[in-house]
Amino acid sequence: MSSGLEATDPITVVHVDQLKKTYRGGGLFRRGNVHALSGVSLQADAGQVFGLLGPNGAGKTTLIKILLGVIRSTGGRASLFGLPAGSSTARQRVGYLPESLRVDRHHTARSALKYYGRLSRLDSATIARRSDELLKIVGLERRDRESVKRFSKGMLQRLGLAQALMHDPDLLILDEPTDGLDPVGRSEVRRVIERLRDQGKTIFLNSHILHEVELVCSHLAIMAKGQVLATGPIAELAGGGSDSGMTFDLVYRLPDGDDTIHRQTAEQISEFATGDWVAHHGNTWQGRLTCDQQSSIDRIVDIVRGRDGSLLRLQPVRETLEDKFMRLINAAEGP
Ligand SMILES: Nc1ncnc2c1ncn2[C@@H]1O[C@H](COP(=O)(O)OP(=O)(O)OP(=O)(O)O)[C@@H](O)[C@H]1O
Repeated sequence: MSSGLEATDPITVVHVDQLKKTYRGGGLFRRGNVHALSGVSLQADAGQVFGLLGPNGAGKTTLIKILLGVIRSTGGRASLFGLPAGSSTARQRVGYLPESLRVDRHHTARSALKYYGRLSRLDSATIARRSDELLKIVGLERRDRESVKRFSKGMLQRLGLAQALMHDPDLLILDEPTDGLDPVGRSEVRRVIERLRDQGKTIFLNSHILHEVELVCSHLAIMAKGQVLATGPIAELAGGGSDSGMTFDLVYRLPDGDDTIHRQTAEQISEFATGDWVAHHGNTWQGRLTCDQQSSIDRIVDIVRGRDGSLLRLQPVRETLEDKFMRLINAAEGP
């Protein structure tokens, strides 16, 4: 009998449904309540590197804290591996790297891992074996007996990743993993994340740096003001989705004539598109325009032809992830 679950079906690791969190303000009428999450829904499947991207105050840390069971939601649901987020069974399958993990300065990398392994109640043999494996994965195997006092921020962050992995969790939650690192440190941390992804770990990270997310994540949720503005595979989010319309560069030339006709033509075109006229030189006009449907582009072509004009260029412009991110954030945050 079929279980209904095909071998290729993705396994949902993080499932967040209409999640809400209001931090209560004090005083009469509860003035000062902060709606940190206002109905957030997203899903991360096994094997994904899922990025939560948004500006300061978007609600990213609040969401992570709920996933870890550090704070409770005020509405909606969050689960990990189908288990309620925050339950001890879910927590056992999660490794967490906080934004700035403080490793006691008297430690070496190896003694720090021993300490964290004991906190996870691992036996000595497992601690020794996992330490060997992890020091290699994070590229600290040759520096394992050195005092962490001499470690760069990037090395400390890689040690932090090793600590989060000691109990061999299936899901890693990373809070701003490359924040505050120099370019070398950032690329080393990214390489470790890629190695872990290749080993089949699911990674859920938050960041306010688009470039970092773009380099390492396969999937993304863009958040602002406690809401998810867009979510999906990065490759699909970049390049324009259905919400963004069709953007294209248009250059056309009209027959010599009076300027009023040229302006009327441009105005007529603008009725079918949003965007700006970038330049017009004599009877040649150039603009970057967005239409919400193909028929509007057809009308624009008809308008130019109807004036005996020539289309010199009609070229689609792919919206980059950065364009999309900025457009969504600006729309959410208002003027
Ligand atoms: N303990 C708290 N009490 C009251 N308000 C809070 C608390 N923690 C967070 N907030 C507010 O909730 C909103 C979301 O904060 P959160 O820290 O989750 O955002 P973030 O996206 O992680 O931002 P950042 O990148 O700055 O950490 C913000 O307006 C913040 O001021």
